[in-house]
Amino acid sequence: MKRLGVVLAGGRSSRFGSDKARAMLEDRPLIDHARDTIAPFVDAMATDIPDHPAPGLGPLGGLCGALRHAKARGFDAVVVTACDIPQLPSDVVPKLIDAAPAFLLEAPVVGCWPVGLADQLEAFLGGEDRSMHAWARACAATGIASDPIRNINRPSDLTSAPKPKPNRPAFFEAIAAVEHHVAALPIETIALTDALGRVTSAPVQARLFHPAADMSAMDGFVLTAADCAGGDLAIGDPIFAGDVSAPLPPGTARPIMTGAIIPAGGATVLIKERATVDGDRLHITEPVATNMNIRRKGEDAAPGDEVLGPGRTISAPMLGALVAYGVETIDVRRRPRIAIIPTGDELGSGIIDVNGPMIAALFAETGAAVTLSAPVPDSREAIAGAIAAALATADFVITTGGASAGERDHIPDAVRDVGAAIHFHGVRMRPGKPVLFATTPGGVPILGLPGNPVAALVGCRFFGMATLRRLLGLPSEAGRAVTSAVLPTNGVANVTRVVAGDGPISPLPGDRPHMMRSLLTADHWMVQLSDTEQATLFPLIDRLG
Ligand SMILES: Nc1nc2c(c(=O)[nH]1)N[C@H]1C(S)=C(S)[C@@H](COP(=O)(O)OP(=O)(O)OC[C@H]3O[C@@H](n4cnc5c(N)ncnc54)[C@H](O)[C@@H]3O)O[C@H]1N2
Ligand code: MOO
Repeated sequence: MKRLGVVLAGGRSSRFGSDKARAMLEDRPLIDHARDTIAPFVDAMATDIPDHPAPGLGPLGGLCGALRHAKARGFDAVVVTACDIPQLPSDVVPKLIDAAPAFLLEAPVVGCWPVGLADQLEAFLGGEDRSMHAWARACAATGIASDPIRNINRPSDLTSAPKPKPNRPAFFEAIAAVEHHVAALPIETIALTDALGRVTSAPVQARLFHPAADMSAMDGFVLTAADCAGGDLAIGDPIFAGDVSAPLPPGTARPIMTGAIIPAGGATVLIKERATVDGDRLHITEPVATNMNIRRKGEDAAPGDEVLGPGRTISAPMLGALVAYGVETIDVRRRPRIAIIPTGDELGSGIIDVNGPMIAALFAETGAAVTLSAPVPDSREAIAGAIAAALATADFVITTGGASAGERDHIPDAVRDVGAAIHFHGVRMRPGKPVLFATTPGGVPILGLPGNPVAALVGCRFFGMATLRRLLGLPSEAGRAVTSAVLPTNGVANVTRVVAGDGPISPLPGDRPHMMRSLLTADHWMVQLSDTEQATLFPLIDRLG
């Protein structure tokens, strides 16, 4: 279900007296607040869509324009709000999406509408009653109840409006949002011998029989079925691996080496240690079972067998097996190109850039192609410029620093400046709270990591790796349920560094987001929600396996 988010900015602002969409609330235009209320739930955002079929038809003209615009671009539904609604309770958009076609009873302009309604709405707009409620009745839309919704009608509402509270997802919701917004990279065909660490994009089939023929599994003598019962056999010429030999006549046994092809007529291999040899004769004193010590052709793999699924990272053992099965080329996801941009005036003037090399190393271990820029100063233009330059080639752009609430924290503005939609800014977790996630109109993910090194690491370990998994077409990571020895009550997801062991697990000492020492001993992260001892354990490094 592909959804387009639309902020209606039309209307005559009659009570407002100026361009309402551009009016400032908390240092940001109203339209930006409105956009942030729906961006987390849609695949792309659009503004400035002309009303249809004509201007001046009220919000339904805007909705009709939005539906046609979305339909023409392959979306399934639109999520609509208005520029004078700077805040929505966090649960209403998911409710509207679930019930679509649906609208908010408290603010009928807010709704979710399937694009299939475009023609019906256009026809409806030819009638007398163009109210949202009449339209909702006509198309049997569901009215969703909510707490009162505040809208900004006059300039004085701007100052009396309570400060918009950010809509921060919970930890696992944020991972789900990342997974929803990132698509897999294109596929390329490469030589199997170059494929170490690459991720399959399609099932892989064996090309050859393995073993290629019936072969001896031991050094010994090959006998015919007739001679298995017993007898005194002539010893023929030995058969070595790679030899192609004539059929074996009854009354003759031939020495055969491990891996040599069983001649036609050969029924069993008697191992050398059990053989009674007397000069050029082999004495079979007691019956020998047939089918002993023979590797059968194709018993491991046959041409066409699906031996490996999509979304598998090629390890050395896998590469070996596929070589054995005659696979020469393989379809994999393109190697992700990841650009890392540390930001902060202080970097290079007294503060060492820890985050840049650390995040670069984290991705280098996954086999991604990583570019680490020199630190960028705390300037909105410089950061937007660096992100835009990175977007020219990167599949994934990561910034560090400048993500929280300080005067020099420009990441959210810089991300908007490059045209990206912010899906979340802030997650109900500690550390890593100010993390930001956005995608460009072309679908390139941008992850804004906080500056504190452990917050940056946690943000990258979870949201960066969730992004990488999606780029590579890998399944989501599943943690392991454990019991924590502590009970946090701070209302957020606590992500602590731990050493995994039997019994309840305790966070290591020195758990503050600037303290690195415990990273030298920790082997896992423990993710624990408040007020419960239940927790989920994840390895310190996601090896994508
Ligand atoms: N009033 C508020 N203050 C802060 C909040 C908040 O919500 N309201 N959030 C806090 C949290 S949580 C974190 S985490 C930090 C993150 O802030 P920023 O992302 O804006 O990061 P900076 O302010 O640029 O830097 C924070 C800290 O990290 C050091 N840093 C930055 N980059 C690097 C680097 N590449 N290598 C090493 N160290 C780095 C920087 O010097 C600062 O010490 O904000 C809290 N404040
Ligand atoms: O993410 Mo911040 O580290 O919570 O201090």
